[in-house]
Amino acid sequence: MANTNTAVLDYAALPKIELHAHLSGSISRQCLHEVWLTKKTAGETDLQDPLIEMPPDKHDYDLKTFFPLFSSYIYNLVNDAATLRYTTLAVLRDFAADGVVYLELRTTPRAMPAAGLTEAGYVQTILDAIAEYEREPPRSENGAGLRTKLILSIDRRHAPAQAARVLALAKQFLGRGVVGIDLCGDPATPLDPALSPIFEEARRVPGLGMTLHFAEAECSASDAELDMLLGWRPDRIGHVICVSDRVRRGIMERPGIGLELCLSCNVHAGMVCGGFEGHHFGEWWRIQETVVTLSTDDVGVFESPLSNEYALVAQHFGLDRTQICALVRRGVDIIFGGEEEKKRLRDILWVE
Ligand SMILES: CNc1ncnc2c1ncn2[C@@H]1O[C@H](COP(=O)(O)O)[C@@H](O)[C@H]1O
Repeated sequence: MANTNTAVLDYAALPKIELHAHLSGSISRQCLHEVWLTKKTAGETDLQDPLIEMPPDKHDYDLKTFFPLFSSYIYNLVNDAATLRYTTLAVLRDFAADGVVYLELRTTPRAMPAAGLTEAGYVQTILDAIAEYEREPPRSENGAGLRTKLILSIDRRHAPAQAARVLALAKQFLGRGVVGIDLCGDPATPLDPALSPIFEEARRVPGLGMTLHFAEAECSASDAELDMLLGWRPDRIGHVICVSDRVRRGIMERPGIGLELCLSCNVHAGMVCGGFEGHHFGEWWRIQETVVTLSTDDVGVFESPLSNEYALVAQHFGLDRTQICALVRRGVDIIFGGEEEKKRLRDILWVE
């Protein structure tokens, strides 16, 4: 489809909101390399250089090779409070430099016993880094400051007790920077129905948003699983790839539900067929009942910043400048950051 209007849109300058970004997956290779160099020089790591482990132009991680990147590599490098602070600050600067003005970063609370950091200490360290960042002068090209909130992730592989601890942390830090809870993790890991009462309880916590990784792969898209997830009444769902007509109708029967769509991640990881043109963004973005927002998922791994995700939908689905601006603005309706933040964003975001 020809598009005449997109050449005039500077996607990096366009103020944007990012609602689906995993902290550990958003750390750039360069930042990981700096961390590695410091640790290597201090004799604190035997790991391979990140630039060798994750070669700069390699983006074709599939679901089998992607998840081990975290448990076998990145988590062994980001393994103390100082590194967590350093990498979080770098992630925030990268999003701001790409014109993101509101970010909901998500992360799985992780104790680092060797470094004396508890799960609560992990969350506090990130919140402190966010507060530190927000004291710095705005860095985005569009001059607007980046505001960041935190979502805590429950991993599909968590035992119920660990998942319950994540919910307890979300309650503890709610109103202090944490705004929501997420279900993430390798879709090949069967979902334990014992996690259900935890999400049902989370749903009853006033002010706590809920977003769920949803139908990422055939193996995590049985009717039983998707019915269970929708039964938790999520505010938003992520990826939304392998959905039957019945589930699609079930989603549309929830007016205002948010769909966090991650084009580059899905295409590079081979989670969808037909390349960018075939991405289900094309099916959903005009549907009025639901709210689509574009997300990077793991920009450190797939190296497509949010500005590029907008350029991609303009290129492959023919959105013009006004439609791109409307797409960004619509996302404001589904943020977890509260009414005051929504007002700030409606003032900042472009209308056309
Ligand atoms: C295909 N996309 C995805 N699908 C499902 N879960 C994903 C993901 N990308 C990242 N994660 C989840 O986020 C963790 C890393 O960030 P944090 O340590 O939490 O900040 C991964 O271990 C995985 O559980």
